[in-house]
Amino acid sequence: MTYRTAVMGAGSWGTTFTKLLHDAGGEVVLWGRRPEVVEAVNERHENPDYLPGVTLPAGVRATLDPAEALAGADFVALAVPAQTLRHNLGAWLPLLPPDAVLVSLMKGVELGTSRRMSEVIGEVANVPAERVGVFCGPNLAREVAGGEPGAAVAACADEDAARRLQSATMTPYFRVYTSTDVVGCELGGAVKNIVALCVGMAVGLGFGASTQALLMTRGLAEIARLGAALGADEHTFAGLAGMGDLVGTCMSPLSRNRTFGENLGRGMTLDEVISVTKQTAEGVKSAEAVLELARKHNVEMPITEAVTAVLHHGMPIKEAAISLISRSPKPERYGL
Ligand SMILES: NC(=O)C1=CN([C@@H]2O[C@H](COP(=O)(O)OP(=O)(O)OC[C@H]3O[C@@H](n4cnc5c(N)ncnc54)[C@H](O)[C@@H]3O)[C@@H](O)[C@H]2O)C=CC1
Ligand SMILES: O=C(CO)COP(=O)(O)O
Repeated sequence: MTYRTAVMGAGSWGTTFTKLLHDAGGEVVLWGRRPEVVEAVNERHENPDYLPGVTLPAGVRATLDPAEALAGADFVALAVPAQTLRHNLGAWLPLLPPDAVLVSLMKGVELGTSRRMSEVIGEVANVPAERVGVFCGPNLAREVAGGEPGAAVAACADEDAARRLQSATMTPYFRVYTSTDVVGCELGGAVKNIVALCVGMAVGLGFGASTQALLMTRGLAEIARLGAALGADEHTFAGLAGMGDLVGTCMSPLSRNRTFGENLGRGMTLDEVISVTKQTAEGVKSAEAVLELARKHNVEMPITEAVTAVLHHGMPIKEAAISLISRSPKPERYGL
């Protein structure tokens, strides 16, 4: 069976996901909002702004027209920044095919509402959970676009829809697992960005593998704690969408979130870091939204709290580090 997918958003991940779908043998159209990006994809088979040096297959097609991208799509893959999704999807509503599964590729939580991306999609498009999917895992765009061996999770409350998404995205170099734990997959993807900001700060301060491992491990514990409170399956956090994505992102210099934190740790001001960050580092805005969610559910998230204090309340990084390491002594626990 050949599926048709509209990929909405021609940044680094939308473009890479388009290539993946094409390599998996599907029909795919990429929507981009900037004419020069669409033209470069169609004419030069490249997206120089987001994936310089990666040659896209000649069959990959981009358009500026959302109606052209969305017509007849089985899947609509949403790859815009988490904070603009509500607005973007609202504009595309009249064009959405009635039976399409709407798939979030995004790893963020909405500021102001603390809604996960699947919740925003369900609410804006007024579709049931069975028509909302999530695709996530340790997937650094440049590596996936380069055809390096990789894997991800296709999650949907409707197992059959997850299987269809799996079959639309499996290639000889990329393996996809299914899950019905949408909440767990989304939280793994969104909250690891906040941990990666923190690991980046530690790297920028000159701290080594021991400190980074501490942050990743306790970061995973706080992700699992929030997940448990929100009804996720704790096992999800041991998988690709949890530990996999956390480790991949926190260890990679390609990660925008880790790099953002690293620049801060090296002593750049927040404004300076923002001005050199050309792509979306979702954790920066999502940190506040995740903290809000944690407070609402009475969940302690000390790393998220420290990152939020540094990014949004002017706390010096060294002070945040001291606040984390000097927390009250306790037994080591994982989950709730
Ligand atoms: N880059 C990666 O390795 C991965 C990224 N993701 C997630 O994918 C989502 C998209 O990220 P990337 O493609 O990496 O970001 P990016 O920064 O490379 O591209 C962002 C895209 O969104 C567009 N955009 C920006 N503001 C917009 C607006 N107001 N309306 C519509 N479009 C707008 C940009 O033109 C660009 O095409 C994020 O949630 C990210 O966490 C997930 C897995 C891997
Ligand atoms: O989600 C990602 C890898 O799985 C990409 O991480 P960054 O957004 O930090 O680059």
